[in-house]
Formats: sequence, structure tokens, C-alpha cells
Amino acid sequence: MEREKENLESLLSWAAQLGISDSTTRTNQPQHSLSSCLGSSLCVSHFPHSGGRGLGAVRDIKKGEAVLRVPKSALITRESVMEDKMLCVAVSRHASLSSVQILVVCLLYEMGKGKTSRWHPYLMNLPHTYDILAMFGEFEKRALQVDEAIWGTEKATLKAKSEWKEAHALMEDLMFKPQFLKFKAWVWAAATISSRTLHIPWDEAGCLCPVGDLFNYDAPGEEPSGIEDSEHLLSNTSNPDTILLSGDKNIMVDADLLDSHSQRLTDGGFEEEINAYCFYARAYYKKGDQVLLCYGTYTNLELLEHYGFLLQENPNDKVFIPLEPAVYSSSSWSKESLYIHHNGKPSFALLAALRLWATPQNKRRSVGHLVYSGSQLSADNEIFIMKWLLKTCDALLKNLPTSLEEDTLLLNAMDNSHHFSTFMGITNLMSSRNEIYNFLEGHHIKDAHSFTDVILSRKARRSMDMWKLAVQWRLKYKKVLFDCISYCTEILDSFVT
Ligand SMILES: C[S@@+](CC[C@H](N)C(=O)[O-])C[C@H]1O[C@@H](n2cnc3c(N)ncnc32)[C@H](O)[C@@H]1O
Repeated sequence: MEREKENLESLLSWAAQLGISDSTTRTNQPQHSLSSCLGSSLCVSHFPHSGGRGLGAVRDIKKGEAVLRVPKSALITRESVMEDKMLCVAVSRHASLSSVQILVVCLLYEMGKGKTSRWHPYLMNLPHTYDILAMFGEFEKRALQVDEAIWGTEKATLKAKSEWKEAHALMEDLMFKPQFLKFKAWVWAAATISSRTLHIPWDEAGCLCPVGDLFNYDAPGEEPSGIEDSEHLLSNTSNPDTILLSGDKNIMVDADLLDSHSQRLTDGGFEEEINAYCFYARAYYKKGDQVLLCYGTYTNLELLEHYGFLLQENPNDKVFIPLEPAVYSSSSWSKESLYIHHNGKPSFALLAALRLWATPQNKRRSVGHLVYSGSQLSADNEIFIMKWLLKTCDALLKNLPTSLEEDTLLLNAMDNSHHFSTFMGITNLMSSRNEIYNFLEGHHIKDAHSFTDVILSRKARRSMDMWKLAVQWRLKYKKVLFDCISYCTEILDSFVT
């Protein structure tokens, strides 16, 4: 704890010397006299329920106010790390590596320099572990229960493994110490890059931004000009003028639509004129509030994949349900647009595609204009698709190994796991306990005489943290299906009365 505090203090005074500042007066000048780059607008604080370490407001802050500036010279980019000639020459011999793989190698290279790294105070403050999907072991992966999420985890692990293997020769050329050559080191560095880089216009790999990467995440709101409208536009424009938003989440939208709503998906950006990364308040904050940053639009599974957390209330969460091939082929909606919203309502495109699919083939052309405007076609058509949706969601829920109630109980047990006997006591109330046995077996506590004496090892604790994320994710998934059933029931009832 004491060490953490010291590390943070050196980060903040080092940052002041580099010209990083939260002061409202604009200067990129180093502030040698200051012991901290913060204090005018922000301070580092702990927010246990929304991200842990983060940035809090030290005064009331207005929406749109500048809250932090980080000069270009402080950023870790491929370009800045490759000022090191040896690294630059070695990288040039491995042209097939992606920009992100090279940035991961750059980070490990700087870590290997220890105290001689120019970013040492920053590197000392990086998290030691991450709970991203690629870190999930077999047990945590299975705990997700839903095929789509299990495949996502497998894909993330395979991707990390193959990227590490491809970069191995470069890391050997650079004579990395054995601990930096390990897969574990690679996953740590790749997770750091995935969860902390910010967009810069000159390098698709992005940058690590000291102090700027202490902002925790806030989801973009549920504005009517959001993705739902964008989907609508996409499938109706023959040649959409597409742009790319939010890092590697390739959401294509009509540029005119975006301009017209002047929607800002992030609250920070690199500003050429002042050669610095600048951050602006995305909301009004009272003194003491956490000041948040929107990194982009993510579902909970994507948040788990890239950042290792999920949101209890995520307006951008989606649940995909299995659809018959004929649903996809009956309309031009993209597969990605056919989902159930976080609140249980089917997406505009899903409703439209189902309405069309439930229409006899020879009548589809004549109702096309109604479908694309979001109108119901007939009472029979609407009742049919609502019954179909309800049945599909119900079957999905029934096929999962645990119920919504059991997951709620399990999460409650996990929240009390500091007393292991309490954890066991609560889980005794669950009807299916296979998962509990697997956890106990995996961590050699199955045969403990008394659970009162059990203290979880560090490994078991980490596994429980990831298991908890998996249970939170599947519970959210189940809630969405459950809410969709309620939505369908309500619509069906409205036809009866
Ligand atoms: C850019 S860092 C933010 C600062 C970070 N909390 C730290 O201590 O360094 C992003 C990481 O913070 C955590 N995080 C950010 N926003 C969060 C939120 N709303 N809820 C939970 N964790 C969050 C996640 O671990 C994520 O990978």
C-alpha cells in the first residue's frame, strides 16, 4: 500500500515535470516547481464500484471544460519508443508484424529497461493483472455458459497465442530477458495496450497516455441519433459515406447523419495546434464525483474482451439469438443488426426482418415499404413473431445450466467470499452445484474439513474474480432474454384486450 502511494506520487511529480497539467490556464511548459500535475481540476481517487483507481473532481466542473492536457512528448507511441536505434533496426527486420504487435513489443522493451526507461514512473503504476477474456482459463470460460461468449473467449486466447508466436523472433533478436519472452508477459502487455491506448491520428496502434489513462469508462448514452438510427440508414443508403468510430469497433455510419447530430463518442483527442492530448468534461461534475471518459460504444462482451469489466447498466449491450437462415435471407439487414436490446426490446432490424420472414414470399414485395418504416403488418403477423420470439428466448433460458435466481444467489455468495464458510453456506441453497465443486476441485479445497479455515490462495482469488465476471455477464444475458419475454407477453396481451 505504502509502495503504491509512493509510486503514484512519483508518477504525478514526474508528469508535472513533463508538462502534463489539469490547470485551466493553457501551458505545455514543464512545471518543475510542482509536486503533482493534478490538483486544479482532478485528483486520483478510489471508486470501488466503478473502476477502482480513477480521477475525481476537486471542484465543480462544467460540461465541456478542459480538464487535462498531456503533451505529445509524454506519450508512449511506436514512434517515441523507436527513437531507440537498436529497437528501430530490429523492428525493421520484422515487417510482417502488425502495428499493435510492435507496440506490445515496444512496451515490453521499455519494461525491460527498468529504471533507465524514460517512462519508468509511468510503467511502475500499470496494473499487474487484467481480467480480460484472453486471460480466462477453461473453468472461467465455461462459466460464461453461452456459446457466443465461450467462442469469443477461445478466439481471444488463440489470437493472443498466435500474435505472441509471430513476435517471438523479434523479441529474441532484442535479447529480451526470459521473463519478458513468456506468453504471460505478452498477454499482460497486450492487455495493457488493449485497455489503455487512446486514438491518435498518425498511428493506428494508438498511444499510452500517462495520467490520461486513469480516466475510467462511461458508456455513451442512448440518444435517438445512436446506432439504431445508423443501422436504419445503413441498410437504406446505396452508398453510405462511411467513417470509422471508436478504435477497432468498426461501426459504419453515415457521415452526414453523424455531423448533423454532432455526436461526440469520445471526450478527448490529440490536438495538433497545441501538440497535446486534451480531455474535456463530458458532463457536469460536482466536487468529489468521478470524472469519466467514453472510450467508445461497447457491448458487455466487448468490454470484457478489451477492458476486463462490464457495466451493470449498459445501454449498448446486445443479445443475439439463433435465427433461422430464412430470416437472414428474407431481408437485407446485416446479421449484426438483428439483436435484442439491453432492455429486452428487439432491435428495429430484428423486428422488421421477422415481420418480413413471417409474410408469405409472394406478398413480401408489397409490404416492403411498411416493414422498412417500422410498421406492424397485421395482427396475425405480429402475434406470430411475438410468439416465436417468446418461445425462442424461453428455450434459450431453459437450456442454460443455471437459472437467473441461482446466478443471483451465486453472486451474493461471491460477494461474501472473504468468509469462505459463508460462501459455501449460501451456495448450499443452489440446486445445481457442479460449478462450485469444479472450483473447489480446481483449487484443492474440495476435501477441506472445515470451510471456516479456508483462505483462498492468490490464484484461487483471481479465478474467483474472473468467475464472478462470467456470472455477472451470463446473468445480464439472462435478464435481457427474460425482459424480452415480458415485452412479447405485453404485446400479445394488447391483442387480446
Ligand atoms: C484506462 S484504464 C482506467 C484506469 C484504471 N482504473 C487504473 O487503475 O489504471 C481502464 C481500466 O479501468 C477499469 N475500468 C474502467 N472503467 C471501468 C468501469 N466503469 N467499471 C469497472 N472497471 C472500469 C478496467 O479495468 C479497465 O481495463
